[in-house]
Amino acid sequence: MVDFHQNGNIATLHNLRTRSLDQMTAELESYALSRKMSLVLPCLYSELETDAMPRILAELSKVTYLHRIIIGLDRADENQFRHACSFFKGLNQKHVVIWNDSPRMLQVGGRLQSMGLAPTEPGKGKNVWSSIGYLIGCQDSAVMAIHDCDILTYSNEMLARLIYPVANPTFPYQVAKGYYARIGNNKLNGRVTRLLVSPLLIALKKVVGERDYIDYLRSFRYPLSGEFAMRTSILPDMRIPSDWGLEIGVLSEAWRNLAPRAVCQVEIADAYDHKHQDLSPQDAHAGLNRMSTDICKAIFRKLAADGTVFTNNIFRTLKATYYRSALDLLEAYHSDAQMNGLTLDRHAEEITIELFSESIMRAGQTFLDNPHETPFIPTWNRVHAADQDLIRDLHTAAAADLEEFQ
Ligand SMILES: O=C(O)[C@H](O)COP(=O)(O)O
Repeated sequence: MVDFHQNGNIATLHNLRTRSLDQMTAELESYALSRKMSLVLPCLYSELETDAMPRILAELSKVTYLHRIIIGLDRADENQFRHACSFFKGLNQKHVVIWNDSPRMLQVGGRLQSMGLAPTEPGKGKNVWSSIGYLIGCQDSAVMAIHDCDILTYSNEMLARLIYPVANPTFPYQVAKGYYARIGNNKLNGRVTRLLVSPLLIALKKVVGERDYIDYLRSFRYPLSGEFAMRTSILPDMRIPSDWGLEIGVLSEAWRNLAPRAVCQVEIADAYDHKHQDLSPQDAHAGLNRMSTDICKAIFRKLAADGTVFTNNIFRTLKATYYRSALDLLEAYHSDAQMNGLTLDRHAEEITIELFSESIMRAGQTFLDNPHETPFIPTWNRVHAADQDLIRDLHTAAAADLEEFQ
């Protein structure tokens, strides 16, 4: 989508279609001589069996500027770990598959638990956190990128564009967040981003007033994208949530720890499609039902930590304001879809909005009932202060698993 609009809060780096991937790759190769770049892939074993993963592997194999790829493998048994190791042998780069459920890794997790520093729930946040710990232990990369493993429309241009803003040593950015339009099967996707996050931020502004944090989050064109790149110097002090609040959590940490001019968003693809989760209206602990609640909690907690007072009445008003804002945006999405020859099921979207308004109330209630709940995983600096051998032992465990089962 060609435009060159800047919102004034964070820099937006567009794809103006004026530069080839080859040129950008050549430049990245020259940066890679002095600053090593690593890629973290949080991966479920089941994702290896999808159409997305072979394509991602084939595209990554063409990448010449990556120093290392760290694959955090979740929900795999021993045989599946062996299979994953042979699957990733197709990569041309140095890489490691970390079997997060191995007895050795569980032992490392048990040590964290005994110190009260273990992630409280399994999931992508924990996977990313462990991979970051591994990367910190490598002590050799200046830049890190991360992306999901369910991207059906993956091309290595996505990675080049994602990593470029933090790899270029003349740029001031420490964090780059990817953005794109989520379109697939002739449909406008991205239900949580479009129908929850965008109208919720509009509603929050109306209900709790001007907040720099709300303006900051509103600046991102796709705040829930799983694609970001960072300079590794910021990793040891980063606190990330273990639940679905991961993406918002990373943006919030960048807001807390960095100056606005150190954060940018970058257009990485024309269109993006991925695995779609169910709405799960009957189960608040699954699918988009759970995801939307976790995201609301992450935003409420951050605002509270920034001095915003929340009460039952505020959440009730927020729900009503959100509902109106979401319906207004739905009108815009519908026109946009129709004009572009895409379909949009208005009835399904209105049901989704109703469900998300319940998620806002549920998240609000949880926040009021447990104001001290801290679902954040401790920073690696904190872990290191408590146990100076842990990162080394994490490496030893991962290497021993590879040695034994690869
Ligand atoms: O980004 C989002 O909004 C959520 O991941 C849901 O995406 P989907 O509607 O494309 O499945």
